[in-house]
Amino acid sequence: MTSSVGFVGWRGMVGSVLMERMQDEGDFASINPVFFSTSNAGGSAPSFADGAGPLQDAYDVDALAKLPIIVTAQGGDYTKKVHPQLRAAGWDGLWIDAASTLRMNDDSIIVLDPVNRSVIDEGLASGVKDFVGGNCTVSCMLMGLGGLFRNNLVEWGTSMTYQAASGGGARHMRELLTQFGTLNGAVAAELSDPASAILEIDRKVLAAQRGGVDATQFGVPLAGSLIPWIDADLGNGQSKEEWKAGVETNKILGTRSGGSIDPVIMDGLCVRIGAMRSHSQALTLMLREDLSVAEIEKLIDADNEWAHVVPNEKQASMDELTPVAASGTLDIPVGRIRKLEMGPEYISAFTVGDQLLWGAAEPLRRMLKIATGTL
Ligand SMILES: NC(=O)C1=CN([C@@H]2O[C@H](COP(=O)(O)OP(=O)(O)OC[C@H]3O[C@@H](n4cnc5c(N)ncnc54)[C@H](OP(=O)(O)O)[C@@H]3O)[C@@H](O)[C@H]2O)C=CC1
Ligand SMILES: N[C@@H](CC(=O)OP(=O)(O)O)C(=O)O
Repeated sequence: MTSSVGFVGWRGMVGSVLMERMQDEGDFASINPVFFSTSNAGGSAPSFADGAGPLQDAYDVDALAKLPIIVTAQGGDYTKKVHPQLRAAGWDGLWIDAASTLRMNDDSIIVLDPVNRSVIDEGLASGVKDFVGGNCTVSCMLMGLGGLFRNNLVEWGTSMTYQAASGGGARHMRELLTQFGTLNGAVAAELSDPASAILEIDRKVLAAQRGGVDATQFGVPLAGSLIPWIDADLGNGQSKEEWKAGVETNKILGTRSGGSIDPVIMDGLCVRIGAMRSHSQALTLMLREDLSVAEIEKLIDADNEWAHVVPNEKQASMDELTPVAASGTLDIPVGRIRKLEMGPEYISAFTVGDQLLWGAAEPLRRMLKIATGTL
């Protein structure tokens, strides 16, 4: 039977990527979509959804409760407000969500099926109803390095991130580009004159960064700079984004002392850089065994169809291991793999992933397919 599925947040940035992927993969053929809006109830359903009724009010709990499955990329405030009302009203449908709000609840599962399909299947069988996409850096890291984590080979790791503007949302991406434009404009005359002094250009750019760029979204200039803090300050020196690396990695993998995967210690520093939509991360991993680089590469390549090893060579790294190379694709390149001087169990790796695909929309799309029995 075709399942009815409610979509909330479908026109936002994450939601639009989800809709695009669902169209590309023909997913709408096997569901009956019902579209909701927080701002335009009664408006027309999106043009790609042939035959769908008008937009319904995303705050109408009775309308939502008629559906067996709701997929939302509307954001954490929406989840905080509507999810408890629905559950209090006795709704026992599946809630599939991009926001972090419910992620660490005991009765939710973080979805990343190429990595934790068995956790998802066991959850569905035991009556779990809330399925939440993971943090983008954590999901991209586990997609890339799944071959090591899933084989219980990682004792601890650090992840030093280089996160794109898209992690902040569409307005952040626009602001980054506006900032680049402002900086370029400040020195356009000098740039067109090959004889102009580079120190004068540098001085003018710095003056613009310090005084003239719009930084309404990021708070400080990002173009030509970076921001070494992402998400809330937990008050113990760690940012919330850094905290997620440890707790979400372990939850996704279902680690347990004495289980098939032992708990993994993960920590690091999360940094915003001026990339558009792909997050990168430099990893140091301490392995539980002294494996050869060739064995490590084989495990990474074999783990899933999207992770692939980039040879640890200059040209291959420049060509294949960048946000420009990874953006808009489901590929998760993993490179710079080598043994570190600290000892034979210590390795480095560098990985890049599209933050809006495997980092946000794709795990939700696939969870919906699992829930409707088509994956
Ligand atoms: N898992 C992850 O790593 C990530 C998760 N997220 C989560 O997804 C949530 C949504 O993020 P994101 O997609 O960036 O949010 P957006 O701000 O792009 O969209 C959220 C909502 O804003 C409303 N909206 C108002 N004006 C516009 C407009 N001009 N164009 C489009 N939508 C508009 C829409 O609601 P309506 O149609 O009802 O008006 C839309 O659904 C985040 O809050 C976060 O919780 C985000 C990034 C990564
Ligand atoms: N915090 C991420 C994006 C995001 O929305 O993450 P989360 O879903 O964990 O809140 C970033 O800024 O890059």
